[in-house]
Amino acid sequence: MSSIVLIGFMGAGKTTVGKELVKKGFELIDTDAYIEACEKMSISDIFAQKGEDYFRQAETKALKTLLVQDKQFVISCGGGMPLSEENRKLLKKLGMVVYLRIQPETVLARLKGDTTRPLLKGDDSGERVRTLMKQREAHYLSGADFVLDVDQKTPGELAEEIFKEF
Ligand SMILES: Nc1ncnc2c1ncn2[C@@H]1O[C@H](COP(=O)(O)OP(=O)(O)OP(=O)(O)O)[C@@H](O)[C@H]1O
Ligand SMILES: O=C(O)C1=C[C@@H](O)[C@@H](O)[C@H](O)C1
Ligand SMILES: [Mg+2]
Repeated sequence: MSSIVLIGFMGAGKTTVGKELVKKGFELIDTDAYIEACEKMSISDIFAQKGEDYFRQAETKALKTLLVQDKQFVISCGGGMPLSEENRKLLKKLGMVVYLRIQPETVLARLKGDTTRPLLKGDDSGERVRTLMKQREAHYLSGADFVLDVDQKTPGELAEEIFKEF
């Protein structure tokens, strides 16, 4: 059964837009929240205590678990989910993949003071956002069925556009 899958950089609004789609009757799976519940640990603690590789394996495991359930969800992915080819294939199998594209300046404005994203911790977050985004853009594009630019739109407007495409 086909789901809506939201991918994109940290702060693009995958979780927020996912919550808007719940109002249209979808069951929301946020992969970060799902992994935190499975591991009984925050994302920051998983990165600090078990490492990023462990977290990436947990992401792949989460997608495989969702796939065998054969249910319709809106799946809000962690920002790094589409980086591996295996995950990109699993995401496409799960349903319609939407890349929520955001500009670096918008990420920085939205996540200023937010300490829950371990990859953006510390100084130079502006440079880190720009570098990571450049490294990731091709993966987001190749993983997606369509792209929505999020910078000038409300979560409700984005949810409406996604729902129309589905
Ligand atoms: N379209 C929007 N307009 C304005 N603010 C937004 C919009 N979408 C999300 N936000 C805000 O940006 C912040 C980050 O949003 P959110 O947590 O949904 O991002 P995310 O893509 O799930 O990030 P991550 O990959 O880290 O999980 C939140 O404070 C949210 O309220
Ligand atoms: O972009 C990323 O690699 C991440 C994004 C978040 O959603 C979390 O999945 C975690 O902080 C890593
Ligand atoms: Mg999120």
